[in-house]
Amino acid sequence: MSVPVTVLCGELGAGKTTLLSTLLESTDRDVAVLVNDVGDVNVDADLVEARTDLEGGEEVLALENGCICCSLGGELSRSVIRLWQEHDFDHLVVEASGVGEPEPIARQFVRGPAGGPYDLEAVVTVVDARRFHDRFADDGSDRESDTPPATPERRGEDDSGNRPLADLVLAQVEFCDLLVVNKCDLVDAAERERVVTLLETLQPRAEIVTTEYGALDPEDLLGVDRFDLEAATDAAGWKRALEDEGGAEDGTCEEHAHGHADNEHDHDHEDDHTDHDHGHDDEHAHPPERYGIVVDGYHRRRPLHPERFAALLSDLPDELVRAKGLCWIAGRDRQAITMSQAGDETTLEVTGRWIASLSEDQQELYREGQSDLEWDDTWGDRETRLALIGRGLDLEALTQRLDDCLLTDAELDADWSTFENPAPTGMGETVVISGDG
Ligand SMILES: Nc1nc2c(ncn2[C@@H]2O[C@H](COP(=O)(O)OP(=O)(O)OP(=O)(O)O)[C@@H](O)[C@H]2O)c(=O)[nH]1
Repeated sequence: MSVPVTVLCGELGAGKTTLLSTLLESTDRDVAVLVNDVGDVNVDADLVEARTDLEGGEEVLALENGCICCSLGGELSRSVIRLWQEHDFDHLVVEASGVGEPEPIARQFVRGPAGGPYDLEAVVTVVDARRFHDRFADDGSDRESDTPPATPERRGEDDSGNRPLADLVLAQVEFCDLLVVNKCDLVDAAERERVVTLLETLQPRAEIVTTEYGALDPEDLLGVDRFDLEAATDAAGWKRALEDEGGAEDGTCEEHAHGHADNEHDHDHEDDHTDHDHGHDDEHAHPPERYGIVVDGYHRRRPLHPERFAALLSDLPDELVRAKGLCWIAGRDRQAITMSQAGDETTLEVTGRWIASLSEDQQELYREGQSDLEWDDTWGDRETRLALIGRGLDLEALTQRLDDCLLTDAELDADWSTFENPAPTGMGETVVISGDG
C-alpha cells in the first residue's frame, strides 16, 4: 500500500517548522520528514530532530543541495524512494523550502517515480497572518517599501529562482489544499478576517484554518485526503476570473493555450476538472464582496504599447493585490508573455509562442487540438487577457489606464520594432518591473 504524503509550504518564517514540531509531538502515526532548506545548513532538520523522539519512529532526512522544486526533482524522488526502502513509517511530510514552488514538488509524487510508493494526500501552505495582512490586505498603506530598482530588471532562464517573493507567496497560496493561517496572535480579529477573506478569493478551493504556533489537531493535517492535481492546478482565483471572462471556454488553462507545446504539463489541462467536493469550491466561485474585494478580467485584442505598459506596471495602484494573465505586447509578435503581479513587483515572462506566429501547418495542428480557441482573422490568437484581484480597487480607472496602453490607430500602422521595449524576448526570460514606491 502506498504511503500518504503531505507537502508543507509557506514563506520563510511563516511557521512550518513550528507546525511540524507540534505535529510530531502530538501524532500517533510514524511520520517521516523530508526537510529541504536553501543554503548549506539544514537548520530546520536540526530543529525538528532536536524536538522529536526519533526512537518513536519519526525519521528526519535533510536534502542538502538546494531547492527541491528548482533543480532537484530527481534527487527528491531518489531520496524519498530510498527513505521508503530503508525505513518503516506510515506518513511522509515534505517540508519545502520557503522559497520553493509547491507545484513541481507535488508533481514528483503524482507523475514521477515517487508516485509508485507514495500517494500525495495534501499540499498545505502556512501563511504568516501578520505579514500577509500587511503586505496584501492592508489597502497598501503599510506595504513594504523596498527601494525599487530604477530600471526593469532582466533575468535569464538560469536565475529564475529569483522570482519576486510576493509572487512566490501567492503561488504557494494558489496551489494548495489546506491553508494554515498561523501567527494569529499577532493580528486582531478584524485583520484575521480580512486575511481569511482575501485568501478565499485568491484560492477558492482550499480549506482554511487559523492557528497560533501551529497548534493544529494532527488529523486536520494528516487525516484528510484532499489532493487532486488537476483541481489544484486550476484552483487559483485569478484563473477562475479568466474563466468567468470566457477565456477558457474549452476548460483549458490560459497559460497553456498558446504555444506551450514544449511544456510537459500541457496535457494536464485538457479536461475541466473543477472538483465540487473540495473545500470552498461552490460557495466562493464568486468571490465575497466583503471588505471591498473585487475580481475582474481584462480582455483586449489590440497590442499594448511596450513603454506605456511598462510605465503602468511601475505605477500600479496599491489596492491591486494580484494581477495575472497573458499579454500581447507590440514588438513581441511571437512571444506570448505572462504577466504576474504581486505586491510591488510585476514579472513579465515569455511562456510560449502565439499560435499565429507558427507556420501554417503548425497553426492548423494547434487549432485542431483547440477547437474552441478564439481566432481573429488578422491577429489570430494574440490577445491580452488578465485577471485583476483587488481590495477597494477602482476597476474602472485601472481598466481605463490599461486601455490607454493599447496602441492607437496611428501606432497600429507604425513600425512596432521602433518602440522602446523592455519586454523579454527569449523563452523563459523574465523581466521584473518594480513599483515606484
Ligand atoms: N508570535 C508567533 N510566533 C510564531 C508562531 N509560529 C511560529 N512562530 C515563530 O516564528 C519564527 C519562525 O518559525 P518557523 O517555524 O521556524 O518558520 P518556518 O516557516 O519553518 O521558517 P523557515 O524554515 O525559515 O522557512 C520562530 O521564531 C517561531 O517561534 C505564532 O503563531 N506566533
